[in-house]
Amino acid sequence: MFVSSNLSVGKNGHLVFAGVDTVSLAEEYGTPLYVMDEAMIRTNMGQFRDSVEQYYHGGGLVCYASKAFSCKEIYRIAKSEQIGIDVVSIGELYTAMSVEFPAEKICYHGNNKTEEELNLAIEYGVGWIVADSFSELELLNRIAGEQRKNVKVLLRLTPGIEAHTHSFIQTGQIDSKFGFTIQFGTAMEAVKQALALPNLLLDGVHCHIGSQIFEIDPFVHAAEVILSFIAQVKDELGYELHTMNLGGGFGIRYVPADQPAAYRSYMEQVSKKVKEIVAEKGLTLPFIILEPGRSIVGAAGITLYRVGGIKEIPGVRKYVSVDGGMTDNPRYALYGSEYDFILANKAGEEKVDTVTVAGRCCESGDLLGKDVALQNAQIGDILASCATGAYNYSMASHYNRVRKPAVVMLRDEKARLIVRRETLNDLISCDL
Ligand SMILES: Cc1ncc(COP(=O)(O)O)c(C=O)c1O
Ligand SMILES: N[C@@H](CCCC[NH3+])C(=O)O
Repeated sequence: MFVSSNLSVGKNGHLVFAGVDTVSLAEEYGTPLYVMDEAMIRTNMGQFRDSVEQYYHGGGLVCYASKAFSCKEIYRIAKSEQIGIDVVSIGELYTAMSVEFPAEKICYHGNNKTEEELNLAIEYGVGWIVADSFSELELLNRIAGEQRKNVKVLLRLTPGIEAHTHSFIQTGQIDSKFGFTIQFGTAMEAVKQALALPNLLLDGVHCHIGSQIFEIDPFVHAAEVILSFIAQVKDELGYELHTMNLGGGFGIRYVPADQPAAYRSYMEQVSKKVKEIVAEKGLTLPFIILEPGRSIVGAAGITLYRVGGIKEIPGVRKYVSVDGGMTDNPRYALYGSEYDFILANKAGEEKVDTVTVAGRCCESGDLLGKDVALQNAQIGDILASCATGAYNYSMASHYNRVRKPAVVMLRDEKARLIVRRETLNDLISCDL
C-alpha cells in the first residue's frame, strides 16, 4: 500500500513514519517539515558497505553522494557507519569538515571547481579529487605544488552510455558537460597529461551514468567500458590505474509502480563482470568506489505540509494548495517527478479523489504533483509527500523569500531537530 516499509497507519488512523505519529510531528515542529528516518539511512549505508565486502574482493569504499541531502548530521551518521562521502562544493566540504569527517574518505567532484575550492580540498587532504578537464589538471598541479603536496586524482570519464532516465539527469552520454570522452581519445590524452604533471598521483578513473536508474545492465556495461579503458592504458602506457569509481544512480521507489533492483544484486552482477574482465585482460582487481546518494536517503524521508486552500474548477481540475511547494521540492517543476501523497490525519481512509497538489509560490508551475490520488482533503489537513529524503532539502530555494523548513530526524521512535526552521532574520542576514 505504501511506497516504503517505514510507513504505516496507526490505531488512530494517522500516518506513522519510523514508528512516530506524523500528525503529532506536524503539530510539534510546524509545517512544512522534512522528517528523516535514521534507522533506514543507517541500514542503507550498511547494505552498500557490506555488499562491497561480500561480493567484491578487491577492496572498496562507499562514498555517500551528499548532494542528495547535506547537513552536519548526515555527515556524522556517514562517519559513524565508516563510509566515505562525495562532495561537489566548498559548502559540502566545509559542512563535512565542521564535524571532522575523515579527509581520506572524501571524493571531491565538480565540472568547474574554483581555485578557492581546490585550495581548501587539498589543504584538508581529501582522499581523491576527480578531475574534469585539462585546465583543471593544470590548476590542481599548480595548487598542489604551492602547498607542497601530492594530490591523488581520478579522471572523470564519459563512457558513452545513455541510461534510461530523465535526460536532465543522464550524465554518461557523449554529449555531456562532464568529464573526458573515451571515444575520441580525449581520456587517453588526459591520462598522459596527468602522468606528466609532477604533483599529481593518478590513481584511477570515475564515471557516473545518471540518476534514478532501475536496470542493472547499464551499470554493468559502464564497468565494462571503464575496465577496457584501464586495460588500454596499461597496454599503451604500461601504467595500471588502481581505482575505479563507478558513481551512483540507483533508482528508488517513488510510486507503487517503481520496482528498483536490490542493491546487492547490483554489486553481485558488477563484481562478476569486473572479475571476468580482470582475468581476461590480466589486470589487478581495482579498488572500487560507489557513490549512492538517492538510494541512501530518498525513502528515508517524507515532507509534511498543511493544506491551506482547495479550489475546484468544475470539469477541469481540483487544486489542493499546501504551505510549501517548489521551494522545498523543485523536482516536479524540474523533471515532472512523481510522488505518492497521503493525508496524514486520514491515512486509514481510501484515496477517493484525484487532485493537483499546488505550492504557494507566484508561479503556475509550482506544483508537487498533478492529478494524483488522495483521500478527501479539507483545509487544515496534514499532507505527506513520500520518499522526499533525496534532492528536496538539498535543492530547496528562497524563491519568493520563502523560509526553508526544519529537518527532524527520527530514531528509536523519538524525534530530534537536526536543522532548525529558518527565521525571518535568517532571510535578511546577508543583506547590507
Ligand atoms: C558524480 C556523481 N556521483 C554520485 C551521484 C549520486 O547519484 P544518485 O543520487 O542518483 O545515487 C551523482 C548524482 O547523480 C553524481 O553526479
Ligand atoms: N537532482 C536530481 C538528480 C541529479 C543528481 C546529481 N548528479 C534529482 O533530483 O533527481
